Amino acid sequence: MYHCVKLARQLAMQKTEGKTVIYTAMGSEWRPFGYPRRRRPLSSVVLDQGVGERIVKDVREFINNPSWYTDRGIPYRRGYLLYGPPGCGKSSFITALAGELEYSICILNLSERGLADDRLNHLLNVAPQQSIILLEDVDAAFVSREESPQTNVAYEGLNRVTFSGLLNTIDGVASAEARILFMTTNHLNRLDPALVRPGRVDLKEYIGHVSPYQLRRLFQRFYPDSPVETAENFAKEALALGRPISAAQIQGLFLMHKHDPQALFGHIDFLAPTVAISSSQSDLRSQTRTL
Ligand SMILES: Nc1ncnc2c1ncn2[C@@H]1O[C@H](COP(=O)(O)OP(=O)(O)OP(=O)(O)O)[C@@H](O)[C@H]1O
Repeated sequence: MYHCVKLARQLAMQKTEGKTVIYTAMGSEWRPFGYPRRRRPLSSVVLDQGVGERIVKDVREFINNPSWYTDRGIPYRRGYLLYGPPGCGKSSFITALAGELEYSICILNLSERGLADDRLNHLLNVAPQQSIILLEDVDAAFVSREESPQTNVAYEGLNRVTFSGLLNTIDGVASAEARILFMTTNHLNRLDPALVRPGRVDLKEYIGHVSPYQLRRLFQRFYPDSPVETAENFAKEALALGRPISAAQIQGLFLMHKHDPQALFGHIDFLAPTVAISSSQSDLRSQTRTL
């Protein structure tokens, strides 16, 4: 009997070795979503200089120092918020981070119908060991109470997660092992300050449109045999468009010219306009900091 269990465990481990298991919520439990995916290397998600490194350093420090928390009676959890425009790498980075840490990832959408406070609370407390919990697009479920009192009331119905329910759940998440909670949003300014205060969100980072640094790195990663000057030229031409560009758009352009980097120079204007960065969004950059 013991051998059967051991064998089953070994087989299960072989199946997920080098892979990231993604869980989604089914009723009151977490179920693997699809087959485990091959780990995405962290280096394949190119964020602006220092951003990825800052997050990885913070998470590792957290995971490696449980006694710092227990000695001080502080719940052993850490909250992260990645904010910024769509297609710039928030979800990709978190998935790659999970792979890097050999963690799985539990994804929950708070706007999901039928997700009420008690279920949310239960799910966050029974998340598999060694997993990152990811609450995506938190702004879609909640907006600042000051900004829109009506919307908040609309969510206070049955079978909905209430704002206070979410806060209580985050505060109540307790675990002997590291509990890592990531939230993402496209609109930081729509979030209630109570949600993003330290203890709930300990580190927030802006993941924005591509910088010259990212343009060069993305080009070099995609076309490793091209000379450095070609990457420089690409960055210059893309920036000369004078539009905010997401990494997803860059990826799209590269995919159209997989084997011929020279050819893409004639099609850089494919990087169609995205929503212009509003002044409030650019203000957000300066808010990027450890709380
Ligand atoms: N910084 C990046 N480096 C490499 N690839 C990226 C980056 N950002 C986005 N991509 C690519 O673009 C696609 C969309 O990225 P992703 O879903 O991570 O964006 P997001 O910021 O989470 O968007 P949303 O806010 O819409 O959820 C993915 O295929 C991903 O590989």
